[in-house]
Amino acid sequence: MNKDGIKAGDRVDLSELINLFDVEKMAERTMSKMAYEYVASGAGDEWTLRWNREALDAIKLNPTVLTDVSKLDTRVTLFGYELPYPILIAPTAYHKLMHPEGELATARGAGAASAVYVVSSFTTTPLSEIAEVATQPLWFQLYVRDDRELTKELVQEAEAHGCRALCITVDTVVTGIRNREQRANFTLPNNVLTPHMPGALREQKPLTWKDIEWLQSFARTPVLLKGILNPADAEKAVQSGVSGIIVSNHGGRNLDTVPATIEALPRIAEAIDRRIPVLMDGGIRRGTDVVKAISLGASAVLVGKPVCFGLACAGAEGVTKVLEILRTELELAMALTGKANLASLDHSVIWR
Ligand SMILES: Cc1cc2nc3c(=O)[nH]c(=O)nc-3n(C[C@H](O)[C@H](O)[C@H](O)COP(=O)(O)O)c2cc1C
Ligand SMILES: O=C(O)C(=O)c1ccccc1
Repeated sequence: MNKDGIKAGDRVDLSELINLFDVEKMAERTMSKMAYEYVASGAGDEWTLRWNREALDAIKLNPTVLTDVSKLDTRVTLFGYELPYPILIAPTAYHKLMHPEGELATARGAGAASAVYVVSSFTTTPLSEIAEVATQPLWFQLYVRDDRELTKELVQEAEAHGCRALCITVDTVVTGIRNREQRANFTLPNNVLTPHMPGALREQKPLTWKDIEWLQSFARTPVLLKGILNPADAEKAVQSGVSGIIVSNHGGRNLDTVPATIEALPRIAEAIDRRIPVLMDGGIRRGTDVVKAISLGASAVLVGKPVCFGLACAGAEGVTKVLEILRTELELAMALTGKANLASLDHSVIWR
């Protein structure tokens, strides 16, 4: 129980949550200090964490009037599967820190909102149990472990449980310096386990392009690389044969002072030149942010922290609420920019 007399898992009044910033504020009241700091904090001096938001805010939109937006279409097809709208749940660790129902609540919330949920390697619930309650596709985020045989088994387990894509995180050779996390004495409670990642995230053994080839030699689902910021790496990704990339700076949590993802996105999109889908995450909080990301070359976006906060506020319903707020805002932003579908979101939507 914290100072407001609200404890983790208590119900909050969902009608008070009007936007994603409200969700964060409410979550801060319901979460333990340690859990809140773990989710909210960034690396180093948190420049990148702030830039993710500031760079999105600084972009102005260029609306077109008198176009027919009576039939809005937000669908996008990724790897043969049609999403009703281009927003996915980013992989985040330790959901039982945020809510006692953990990843089961996240999966239920994603299902109710018709969204793809990318399950973290550091899930605190076994994939088998998540798969049982999921009603929408799951993807799996992979941290490559020192033990390559165990890594292979994990990929095969994820595929056996129906995960439809594999996001290999490539920006976390080590985890970033997180001073707020250190000050809050972050430790995983004894009753919170990570069944697919026994042991802490230790320093990974070298993970190189050779390993990406190796992973693709047995993966039966599309492989995406998560954590690309550099156009030269984007080109290498295409050459390596992967099915997609995620432009990400890990939500500002790893290497501080790398640019905002929305700043990196246009260069990456140019390098990729539509050969494979480019997804993006980092700081997406408003429907207008989604419009900006798609206009600058993303096929879809992912949201991390807001989903954690929604989960902390109200379990599955909180997760659904976060996605529904963002989806509705996206629809309004498209209508008001005069663009009825995602294909018509291009550089002309950005004010220059
Ligand atoms: C609490 C938390 C845990 C995370 N855990 C993982 C993880 O296990 N694997 C991973 O690839 N990314 C992880 N990330 C990064 C997210 O997938 C994503 O890149 C980032 O949160 C997006 O930025 P946003 O939080 O501003 O939406 C985590 C992020 C947060 C906030
Ligand atoms: O916190 C993170 O961003 C992250 O990716 C992670 C997940 C589990 C263990 C350590 C770091």
